[in-house]
Amino acid sequence: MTNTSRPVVLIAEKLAPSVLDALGDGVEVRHVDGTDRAALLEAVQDADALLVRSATQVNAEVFAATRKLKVVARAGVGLDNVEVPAATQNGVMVVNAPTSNIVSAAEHAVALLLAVARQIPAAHETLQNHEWKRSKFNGVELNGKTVGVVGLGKIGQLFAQRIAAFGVNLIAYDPYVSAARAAQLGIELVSLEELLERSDAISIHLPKTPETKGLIGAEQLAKAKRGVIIVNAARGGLIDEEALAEAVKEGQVGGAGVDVFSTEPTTESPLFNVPGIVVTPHLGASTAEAQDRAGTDVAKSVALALAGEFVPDAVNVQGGAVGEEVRPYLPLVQKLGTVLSALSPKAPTSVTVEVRGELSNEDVAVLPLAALRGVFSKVVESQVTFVNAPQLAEDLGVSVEVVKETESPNHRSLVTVRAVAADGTTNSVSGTVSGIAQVEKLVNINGRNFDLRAEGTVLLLEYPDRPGVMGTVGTLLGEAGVNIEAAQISQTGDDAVMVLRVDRPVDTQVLDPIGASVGARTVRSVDFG
Ligand SMILES: NC(=O)c1ccc[n+]([C@@H]2O[C@H](COP(=O)([O-])OP(=O)(O)OC[C@H]3O[C@@H](n4cnc5c(N)ncnc54)[C@H](O)[C@@H]3O)[C@@H](O)[C@H]2O)c1
Ligand SMILES: O=C(O)[C@H](O)COP(=O)(O)O
Repeated sequence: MTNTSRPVVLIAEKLAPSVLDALGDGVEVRHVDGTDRAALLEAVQDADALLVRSATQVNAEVFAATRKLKVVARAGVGLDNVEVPAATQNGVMVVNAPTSNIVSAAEHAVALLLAVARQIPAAHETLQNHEWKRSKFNGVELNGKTVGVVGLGKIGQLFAQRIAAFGVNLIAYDPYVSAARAAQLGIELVSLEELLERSDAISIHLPKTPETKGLIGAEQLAKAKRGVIIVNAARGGLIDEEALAEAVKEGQVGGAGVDVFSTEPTTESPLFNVPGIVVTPHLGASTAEAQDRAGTDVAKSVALALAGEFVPDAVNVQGGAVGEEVRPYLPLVQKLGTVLSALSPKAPTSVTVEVRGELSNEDVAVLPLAALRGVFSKVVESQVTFVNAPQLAEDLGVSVEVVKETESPNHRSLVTVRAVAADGTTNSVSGTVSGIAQVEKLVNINGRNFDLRAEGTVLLLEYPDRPGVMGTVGTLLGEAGVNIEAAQISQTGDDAVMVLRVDRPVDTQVLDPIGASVGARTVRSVDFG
């Protein structure tokens, strides 16, 4: 029997079996062929998470078909098949596994280069045909040659380190890498033009972006050193396929190793059946190790995303990496925002997150996102996530800032979230994470001190102070079957604020008469879930 209460994880491509173990029993796993558009659009409707590789196009049409999708996980590196801005607009987190297959991809590029240089596939084929043709296959040595790397990122660097062992000179083109970093790696940074002119072999390791698409065309190939070997194990479309095939046929390019194609899957390409061109069907990441890593990495990210937690590999969440010290404050700060949304349910004009004490030494850029998730919880109907919180703030005209103070007289670290409403009213709520057990506490609401665990349901009553109010409230709650777990009162002059933590959510039909019976000016209920 299907347990419908478990989140649905939709797997749209073949992933390593390890992904199922890593996902565990807490989710319901469903499968669909991501290249079958109609089936994907139907299946994604009920999905909480969607897992893909490079063959499933996850675009605005897919997001429009979803009802509760929280995360798209790409079990690999390249994200050119996922429309990240559309995901962000829909509050859907996008994660990838950025290091899972980089070694495999680099090794595949090396393999392609050697296969082309020594014509291994063609020589293999002759023997399969029972022909002994030694004189037909005269290769080239790599030793002493210049190898150009286009895109000196993670895979480009791994490729460079590996090919260096063949005694080559390394040059690279990557306008986003500093010459100092390249020098550390023993690589000379040059312009694309110079790389083309000097290289005996070129390996491409770029992401596919509007800037890199078609970077190498007929013009660039014509400028290259005659007889150059070109390897592309990055993405189809970075090199013009017609132009490359022509250049190999003419001898301008000595040979090419190609793993990726502008259209995939494909059984037709100008690059097929051209002597000197070695092709593989997008196998760069197809190793047991890379697939295991990709599967387990994304499964971990999916579990975090489904739990509403911060995901380190998310690509569309502002705030960067979240340190160990900051992590426990994420749920607390969201709760502070939730209290503010109970105090003033309309969107504020500004939100300030003030961080005091030890925490102020950390990178806390992610905390405003957590605060906004709480602040907007009653303002918008759609889910508010780490992903779409900044966009919602912009759409609603809410300015957001972080203030840091090293001084914190009463707590090791203290976070205050302050919201200013359109009419100028300001509400503020402070909290801390206390002790080894990391208990989340509310310690101040609008200048009044409390010390209350931030969990379950909390009721806030503002009323004219007089004897007996606590008794009346307790009795009426008791009659409604609600148990008080903790209670605190803050008095100033004739005014008092009572904060109660109770054992269950209390609806307005119960709460409003209680407020009326004690003459409360405001009665609020905050559910921390
Ligand atoms: N064949 C496969 O199976 C396989 C496997 C993994 C990754 N890939 C592809 O390899 C790509 C690179 O992966 P990575 O992990 O090295 O990424 P990365 O982000 O670490 O590196 C990409 C590098 O390209 C550079 N770059 C970006 N735009 C550029 C431009 N216009 N000109 C020159 N350099 C530019 C960046 O500065 C960066 O250094 C992925 O995007 C993916 O498409 C293919
Ligand atoms: O970008 C990647 O990770 C590689 O191209 C691998 O893609 P794949 O998961 O479809 O093999």
